[in-house]
Amino acid sequence: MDSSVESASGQFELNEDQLAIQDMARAFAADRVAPNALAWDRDKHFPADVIRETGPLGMGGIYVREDVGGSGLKRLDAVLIFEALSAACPAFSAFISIHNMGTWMIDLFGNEEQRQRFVPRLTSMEWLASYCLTEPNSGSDAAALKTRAVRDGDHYVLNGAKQFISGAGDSDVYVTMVRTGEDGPKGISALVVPKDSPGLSFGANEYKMGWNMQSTRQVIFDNCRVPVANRLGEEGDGFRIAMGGLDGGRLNIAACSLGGAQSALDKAITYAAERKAFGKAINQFQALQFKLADMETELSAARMLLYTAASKLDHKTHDASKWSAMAKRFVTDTGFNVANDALQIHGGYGYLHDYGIEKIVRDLRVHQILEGTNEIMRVIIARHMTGR
Ligand SMILES: CC(C)(COP(=O)(O)OP(=O)(O)OC[C@H]1O[C@@H](n2cnc3c(N)ncnc32)[C@H](O)[C@@H]1OP(=O)(O)O)[C@@H](O)C(=O)NCCC(=O)NCCSC(=O)C1=CCCCC1
Repeated sequence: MDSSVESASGQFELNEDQLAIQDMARAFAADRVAPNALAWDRDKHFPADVIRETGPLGMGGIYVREDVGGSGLKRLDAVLIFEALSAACPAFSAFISIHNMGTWMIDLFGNEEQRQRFVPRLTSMEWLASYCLTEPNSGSDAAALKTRAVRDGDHYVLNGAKQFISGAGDSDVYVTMVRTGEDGPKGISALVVPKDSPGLSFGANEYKMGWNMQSTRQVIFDNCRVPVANRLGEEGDGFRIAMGGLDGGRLNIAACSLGGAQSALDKAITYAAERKAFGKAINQFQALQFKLADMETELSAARMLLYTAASKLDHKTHDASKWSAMAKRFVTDTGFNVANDALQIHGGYGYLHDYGIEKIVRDLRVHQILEGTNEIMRVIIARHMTGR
């Protein structure tokens, strides 16, 4: 039977550099993440030390320019890394993705002074980054955000709150979308808010279904003062910057689903070969063989779509946002279904924490909701198809 290593690389003809990147991420995941992932989930422990170990390996700014410490790699390379890390823990991988989103946004949209001030300490992972768009009363309708930033000399004064922020309280910088002008997308600006900003605080850690190794809190601005020098681009550029970050973030999240689901499928293949019922291994029953065949087929199709979408973003094609949305929608739905089927194949054991399957299902469920719900992905795809 194919191993996931052979099938993942054979289908898309990865080059030697890409295979080496994949090997490096797989080795780190197996050595530093997999042995701890269940305990981090159970104890709700944020492993900042292990996260920071990925900096020297080049994972702090995977597709960030090299002059500020980035690895200067492609989106497809990043997808390979997030897929590999997710085989050990999708939530760990997702946090590295969030950090990369924030770091890339400052690298791309920041001025030279901002790039030099923030990015080297983010690519090295001395600092960690979070992304703040969603608010208590605006999620899918992101342009309705209300957190207000009012100019006061060379500072903005922020009031409002961000909701469901991954890494809140643990991260050192918060790339935050605020309203500096009119209602709607054109009144939004992007600010880099350092953790020690006066007037910044964090809510209680949310009790969640999955993603337990990273904190999820409100980020609260109470007359929070942020230098105007921390604004990315001009006033009014924030929505475009936020959406640009999400085009790549959605690919990364899809990769997290893919890696988690592949790991669940690999576990199911092993379990089905070992578990006996009615006198033979359960993988000898056609009902189970058909299920495995469908899981393999659907995951392979998901991988092809994701790698193609990443390649489109690398080449900045006019339809890259649509492909990113298609990949996010399809891969996260497929990944969840495959992981859930893998749990079913494990029977009652799949429901036990120690088998590691139920954690994958719990972690992957949220990927169908965050970074834009899969319903919003359909809106984006259809708008591209219909000219709106
Ligand atoms: C797609 C969407 C529903 C669109 O909205 P509207 O209709 O209000 O805006 P519309 O009229 O489409 O556009 C306004 C301007 O914006 C430009 N632009 C749009 N996309 C892009 C893009 N991809 N790149 C560049 N510019 C873009 C657009 O051209 C327009 O500018 P223009 O007027 O032409 O000058 C958008 O709101 C969205 O997507 N929601 C999901 C939010 C959502 O995804 N959260 C996720 C929060 S983060 C999250 O969940 C995380 C979880 C864990 C980890 C980290 C993050």
